[in-house]
Amino acid sequence: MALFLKNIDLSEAREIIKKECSNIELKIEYIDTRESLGRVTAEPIFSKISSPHFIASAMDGIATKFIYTLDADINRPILLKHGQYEVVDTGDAIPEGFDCVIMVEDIQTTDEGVIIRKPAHPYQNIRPVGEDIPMGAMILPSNHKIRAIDIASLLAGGVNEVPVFEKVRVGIIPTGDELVDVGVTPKIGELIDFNSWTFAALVREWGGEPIRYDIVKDDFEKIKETTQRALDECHIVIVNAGSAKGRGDFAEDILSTLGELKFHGVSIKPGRPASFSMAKGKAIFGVPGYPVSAYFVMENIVRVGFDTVLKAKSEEKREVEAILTKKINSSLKNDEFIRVKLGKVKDKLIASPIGRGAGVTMSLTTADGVLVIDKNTEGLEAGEKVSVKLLRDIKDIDSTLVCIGSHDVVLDIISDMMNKRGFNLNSTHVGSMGGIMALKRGETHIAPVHLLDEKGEYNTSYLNRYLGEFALLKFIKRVQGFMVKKGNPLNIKGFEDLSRVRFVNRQKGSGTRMLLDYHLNKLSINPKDINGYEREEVTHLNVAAQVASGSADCGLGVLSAAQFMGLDFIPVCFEEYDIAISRDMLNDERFKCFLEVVKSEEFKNRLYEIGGYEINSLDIIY
Ligand SMILES: Nc1nc2c(c(=O)[nH]1)N[C@H]1C(S)=C(S)[C@@H](COP(=O)(O)OP(=O)(O)OC[C@H]3O[C@@H](n4cnc5c(N)ncnc54)[C@H](O)[C@@H]3O)O[C@H]1N2
Ligand code: MOO
Repeated sequence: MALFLKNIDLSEAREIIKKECSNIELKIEYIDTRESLGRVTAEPIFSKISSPHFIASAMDGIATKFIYTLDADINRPILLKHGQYEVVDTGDAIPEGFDCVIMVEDIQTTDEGVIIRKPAHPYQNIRPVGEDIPMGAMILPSNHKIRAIDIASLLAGGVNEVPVFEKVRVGIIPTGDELVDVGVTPKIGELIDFNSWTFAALVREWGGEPIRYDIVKDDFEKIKETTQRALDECHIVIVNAGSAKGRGDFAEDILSTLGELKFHGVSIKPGRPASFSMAKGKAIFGVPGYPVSAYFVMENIVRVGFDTVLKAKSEEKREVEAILTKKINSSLKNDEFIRVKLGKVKDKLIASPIGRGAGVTMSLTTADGVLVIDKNTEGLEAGEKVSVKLLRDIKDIDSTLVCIGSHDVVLDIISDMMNKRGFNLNSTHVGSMGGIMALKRGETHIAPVHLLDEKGEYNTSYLNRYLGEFALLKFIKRVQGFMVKKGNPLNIKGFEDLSRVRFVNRQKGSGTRMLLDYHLNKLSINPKDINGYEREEVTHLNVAAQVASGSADCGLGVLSAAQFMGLDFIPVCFEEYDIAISRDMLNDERFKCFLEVVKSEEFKNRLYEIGGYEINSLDIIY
């Protein structure tokens, strides 16, 4: 087993990579200019012809000699006879002997010729040779990444072939006994290799050529063999997974056997076990297996090597300033990458941190940006200004309705339907009380809530107590019930039965938890008597997943989640799931779009298809 990890700073790791990778040479190739987008020039490129390469008219009109026009005046029009001028259009070559162009708007055509009322200047409305690009001028310098507009200048300058560096070839080796290929149904303990395809997509985004090798088992000799082949075929090789210290973790051994290990361990989180070595004049990176760790290592470490080899910078993500909604603790050991959702609330960009798990790929898919907590900082306070690297277009964020509160699958339907209308719904699931508090702090536009009070009434008493001023959309009624294994083998019928099974609960502050507590209280059942009362999941689907996997016998939740996971469902009651709204949003385009969606026939039909829902009055109460 490899000796573990002496962490170095990210900045030090980058410097080492830059120094080592600067010696990796790329061949020069000549390619068709029309196909050169994103490629990097290997030499300065000079024009072969002038553009335009003849004297051309800049306007539609007539070409003439300026001396014929000298005496023209508004009160003393002059007639230019046939032969003293010629009709030209924009871009036409100026006929021999003429030296100016008068626009068609400034002439009057008669049978004898044209009448003009103003003298012309020499070379007026004429484009001289090389006005755009003179022959021999430098169009692009070396190490320039060719953009769309550059292709115009190159072709106009007669450059039909450009010398560019060959694409940086990046070999990607997925390793692990548990991995199976895309398309194979994974058995228990198996996992689809998706990292390698994400790496390939990233390499393409950077402008490189990915070469993905077949999955290699956790076998030192086999990984070594594939890595050697990749070193012959590529400039950079990535050995994915096996970077920590488990059985079958060979990354460090491979990197040090085949080459000279430069580091193993960088003080970043996630991504700590990243490693780097040089072998046969090529770079090998050991990238951790956890998908989120892998992504950050690719973006912050491997990319530095890629850019150095390419001698050009791949596009940096834009940074924006935002206000942090929640306190985040962080250890002093590592720079920590925090995924956040962003939203524009009352002209302020608000950043809400989301899941920190290194295995939660969806946290990157749903994140709008990433902020970094420096290793010298213990954490960040709520309300602090932070700099966020965008993972999405800022325009998308401006058109996003921010929704924080209780989770329901109908939010996904609304999100999909709003997307089709050019808006987005960004929902974070923190339970009903969490939503109300976010609304109070001005961090969300809307908050879905379903809170039952002691009198058996929904929502309004809580909003009165915590918000004072609010608007509430009476949204839907949904059936809540027990989610149990198919056939209800433990015969669960009511709350009384919970004390004899393994239960899985929702988090404190969630409406479903309050519903449970309301009924337990009514029936004088002590929560302590329920095995699993303390076991918390944050969405209906997560609860259903626990029952489906067999790790719990029963959970309380909505019908749709039970159906989705193939579970049986024992209805308990209908509850009122409403939308609390910040009052200043009532006339906002984003909220109007939300209303349009929920009032549509399509939405009704989609709810009906899932089952277990009724649409409430859709009135907004104050
Ligand atoms: N005892 C310790 N265990 C771990 C430590 C530690 O310090 N001590 N470090 C943890 C950290 S931090 C990370 S990060 C991971 C690194 O894991 P490995 O690089 O060794 O990778 P594996 O253990 O093989 O896999 C981790 C995880 O990722 C999944 N995986 C792997 N390859 C792929 C792929 N191509 N596509 C999708 N998913 C993949 C794999 O199945 C595992 O679930 O180690 C911690 N452990
Ligand atoms: O470093 Mo690991 O990458 O924290 O999850």
